[in-house]
Amino acid sequence: MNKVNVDPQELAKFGELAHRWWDPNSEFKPLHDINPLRLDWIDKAVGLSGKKVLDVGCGGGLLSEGMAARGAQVTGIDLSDKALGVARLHLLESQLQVNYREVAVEALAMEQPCGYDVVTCLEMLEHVPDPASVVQACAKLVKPGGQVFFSTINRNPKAYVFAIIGAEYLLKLLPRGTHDYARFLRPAELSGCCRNAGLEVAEIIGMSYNPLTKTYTLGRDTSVNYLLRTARND
Ligand SMILES: C[S@@+](CC[C@H](N)C(=O)[O-])C[C@H]1O[C@@H](n2cnc3c(N)ncnc32)[C@H](O)[C@@H]1O
Repeated sequence: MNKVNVDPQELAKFGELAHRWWDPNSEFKPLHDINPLRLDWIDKAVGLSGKKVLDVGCGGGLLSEGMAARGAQVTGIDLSDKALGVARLHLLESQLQVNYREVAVEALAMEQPCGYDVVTCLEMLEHVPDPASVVQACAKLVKPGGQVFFSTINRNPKAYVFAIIGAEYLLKLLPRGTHDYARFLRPAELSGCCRNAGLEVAEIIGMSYNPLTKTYTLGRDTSVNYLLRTARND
């Protein structure tokens, strides 16, 4: 790869808000709300305790800390220095251990091939110019047989209405401009990227928001938000 696979405007967006990352009533409320669900799902699949885990696009560290609290040895990487600053500061409060690094996933894949039992890359692919390159790097970083988890947003009219009009304009769950529809990925497209990278898709699960109960659930509906569980098949 000749240039870093990053959109500086995306990093700036997250950097500006980073100081509110751990406020459960801030712009990051949706991430706080979905964190227990995704943590349980990942833990059930891999048994996090004792595992060496890489969290790609870790931001302020919600998932990284959650996995560390369950006994994983976690490295979190991101390219937003502000988000990483907040993540490091929060460790003082939580007393957990996470190794945070500002490094591109593609560069880390050259440095530590097959370095991790588990790789997570959640709510990040829709913010990068070349998601396939991130998937390739994640596949290189996991050990043969190890599992890689992705989550992102589907691309179809319903996803546009729910994830952009609904979440950003009507319910105001997220700041306007958080998401760019063109960067949403259909499950078939992401599955194709995974297969090209040597990752076998083991499970695709949907995540839905109920505006009446204001709760998220995991289930069969992958039409808006969804998660993918894959395993390196060599
Ligand atoms: C919506 S946040 C998700 C944070 C975390 N993964 C979670 O789900 O709680 C997206 C994160 O991706 C990061 N990001 C965007 N482009 C990136 C890139 N090219 N490399 C690494 N991180 C990136 C942002 O800085 C931000 O922290």
